[in-house]
Amino acid sequence: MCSEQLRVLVTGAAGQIAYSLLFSIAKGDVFGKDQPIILLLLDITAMLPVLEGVVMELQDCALPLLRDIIATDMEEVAFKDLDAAILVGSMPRKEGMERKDLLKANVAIFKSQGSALEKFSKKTVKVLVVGNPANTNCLVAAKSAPSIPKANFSCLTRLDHNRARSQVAMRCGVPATHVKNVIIWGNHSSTQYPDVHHCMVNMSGSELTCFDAIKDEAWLKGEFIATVQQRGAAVIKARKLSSAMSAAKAICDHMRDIWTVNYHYWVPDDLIYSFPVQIHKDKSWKIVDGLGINSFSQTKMDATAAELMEERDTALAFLGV
Ligand SMILES: NC(=O)C1=CN([C@@H]2O[C@H](COP(=O)(O)OP(=O)(O)OC[C@H]3O[C@@H](n4cnc5c(N)ncnc54)[C@H](O)[C@@H]3O)[C@@H](O)[C@H]2O)C=CC1
Ligand SMILES: O=C([O-])CC(=O)C(=O)O
Repeated sequence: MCSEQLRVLVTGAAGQIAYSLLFSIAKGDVFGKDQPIILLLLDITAMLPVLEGVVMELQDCALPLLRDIIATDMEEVAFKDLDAAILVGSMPRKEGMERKDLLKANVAIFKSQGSALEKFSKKTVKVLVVGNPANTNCLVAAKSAPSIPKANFSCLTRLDHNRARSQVAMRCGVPATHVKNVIIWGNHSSTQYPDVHHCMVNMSGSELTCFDAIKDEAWLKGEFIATVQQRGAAVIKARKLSSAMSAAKAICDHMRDIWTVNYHYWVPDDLIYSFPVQIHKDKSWKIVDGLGINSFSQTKMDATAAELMEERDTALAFLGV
């Protein structure tokens, strides 16, 4: 049994993603089956009565690793001495909106919470930004916490990764675990580029390139990309609510991989852009470089970077910096 308890914050803890997420974290799916944790749960004041119900349910799960639950509407309480921060709390989009339409409503939250990380959390805290637009909110949080290394900040594009992997797997008739090295470049938005040029598929024991396994280049370069780019919108259209169960699963995959040193996302100088990376045993990480990029990929990678630069400039203008 690990002796030190980890202090783990989830914001937006009374919301729908948190409702799917908290049980997985509390039962050890993310930080390890022998790692005791203290959950810190932040939401706005008006949601405290709902949050109290979530706390009661967590207590009623009688989980051995969950040593304490601190539910609050105060940043100075929620961000104190954190080891990990999962920043979900913010407004979700509705049908017909792009995620960047949420900038005005959400970006101030991440400035305030970045400052709270700076003031109250451990300098080693690992921060995962989920609230949309996730890349730009993450950039704002990182800028607001200058004494915490930028490499400790990442945003959630793992859901896009999981979606892409699953689309390929379904097309090939294999489990998702038989599909590897799918890459999501850029923004968690409809300009993101799901790239299968380095993807391998295990078909009946043989490793094939994704293009050889699927044998339909037009699908891979057209419908596949559009499906992954538009998947969040398709779920909203169907459910009238944005993805929550799959978002929670992706958060667990992302944070667990950071914790167990398998995978990470790169933070370039002044953008939060999704890249493939390798993580080393000492928790340092390195971009996977030397990948061949053809002109099809380059055009798509440039388009999503251009959108991120525009979002960054809009966000900073909203914040008056
Ligand atoms: N990056 C990704 O892959 C994904 C991101 N999202 C985003 O995650 C966010 C949350 O989604 P849901 O849980 O479905 O929304 P929700 O509306 O069900 O829950 C959000 C919660 O955040 C709380 N909140 C608002 N402002 C807050 C603040 N300043 N501090 C703490 N809590 C605050 C709300 O009171 C609410 O309880 C949205 O921005 C959504 O677009 C959703 C799915 C995937
Ligand atoms: O689409 C949305 O607004 C929610 C989200 O980020 C996703 O499902 O990928």
